[in-house]
Amino acid sequence: MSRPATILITGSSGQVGFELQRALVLHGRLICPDRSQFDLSQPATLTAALDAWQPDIIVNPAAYTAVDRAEDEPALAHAINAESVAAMARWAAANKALLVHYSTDYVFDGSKDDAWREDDAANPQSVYGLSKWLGEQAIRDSGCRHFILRSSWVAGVYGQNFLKTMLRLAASRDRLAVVADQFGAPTPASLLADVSANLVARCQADAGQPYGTYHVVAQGRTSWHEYACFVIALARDAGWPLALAGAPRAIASRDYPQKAVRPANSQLDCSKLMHTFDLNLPPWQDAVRQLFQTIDDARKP
Ligand SMILES: NC(=O)C1=CN([C@@H]2O[C@H](COP(=O)(O)OP(=O)(O)OC[C@H]3O[C@@H](n4cnc5c(N)ncnc54)[C@H](OP(=O)(O)O)[C@@H]3O)[C@@H](O)[C@H]2O)C=CC1
Ligand SMILES: Cc1cn([C@H]2C[C@H](O)[C@@H](COP(=O)(O)OP(=O)(O)O[C@H]3O[C@@H](C)C(=O)[C@@H](O)[C@H]3O)O2)c(=O)[nH]c1=O
Ligand SMILES: [Mg+2]
Repeated sequence: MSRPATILITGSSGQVGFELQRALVLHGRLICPDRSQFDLSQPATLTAALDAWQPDIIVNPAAYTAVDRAEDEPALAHAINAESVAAMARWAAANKALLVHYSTDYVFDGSKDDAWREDDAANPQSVYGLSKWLGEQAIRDSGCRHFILRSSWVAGVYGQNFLKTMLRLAASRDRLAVVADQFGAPTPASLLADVSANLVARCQADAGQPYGTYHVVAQGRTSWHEYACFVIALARDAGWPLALAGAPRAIASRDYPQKAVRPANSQLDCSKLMHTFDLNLPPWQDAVRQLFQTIDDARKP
């Protein structure tokens, strides 16, 4: 019998990292360092830790994800999202490890009319988007076996996200305005983790996989405003006491000034993933309903 794989999961305190600990537990011995043990703001320190742990698989959901704050801290965002990713990719290439990495709709400029495909030209409009794009490119340049899973609007039971923010604001405020001219799809952190585990299992069965970049989002298209309305309606139906009467107001992006520019069209075409691996991705409404159910259940005594 062969020994179990050693799987390093970075960012295990984040939304996706938390779910990965569940999804990958059957696939190997998990090493889940926190940032004091594996600090992506210090790219030069990572190789020594990797040499000590000798992971067969590096799964890297750790990232600098504060999109507006990144505009003021570009060096830190680049260290975490690009330079450290480059260091992990070089180590993976030299040590024949598999690297599973995550990227974002924010690598695109949002100008396309229909959904973005994996090989469409990136044109990031924010520091966060650029840092994630440079991280992707470093992986491709390293020559390591890799999957880059590009997703959007990730929400999990664990961690911070738009869905939870909407529930919190609807509970505490009688007014809420949400942008209605940015389109995309919410994606559960658990879905990303389950797809990751599926790909890892395939690699363990047969190392000759169609590695590369894949889009992974829940299916369909919505706006942040429609998404907010949907979540708040679920909370109202479940009897949550809300300060907000009715639905949030629809506004334009120019009426919600933010430091970083967000893409107008974030829709990601997932047909490459679905066809290559024969996987089914759920409609965003089903995914969000299930996520809300879990959050609602957790509130009940
Ligand atoms: N959230 C989203 O909407 C989307 C996310 N993605 C991508 O998916 C991946 C996972 O995102 P998500 O789970 O939402 O992210 P979170 O923001 O929930 O978690 C980020 C994780 O990274 C860790 N981290 C941050 N800085 C460092 C550091 N210097 N050293 C080590 N660890 C660090 C955090 O640790 P700590 O707890 O110590 O801060 C945390 O565990 C990321 O690559 C992100 O770019 C893609 C599309 C959408
Ligand atoms: C809280 C709030 C947000 N908004 C808008 C701002 C923004 O355009 C949109 C979503 O808000 P967020 O703060 O979640 O946006 P943001 O942090 O940019 O979300 C992004 O995070 C990174 C990590 C990603 O990779 C992306 O896929 C995406 O999920 O809603 C309102 O219109 N009204 C509100 O009250
Ligand atoms: Mg955010």
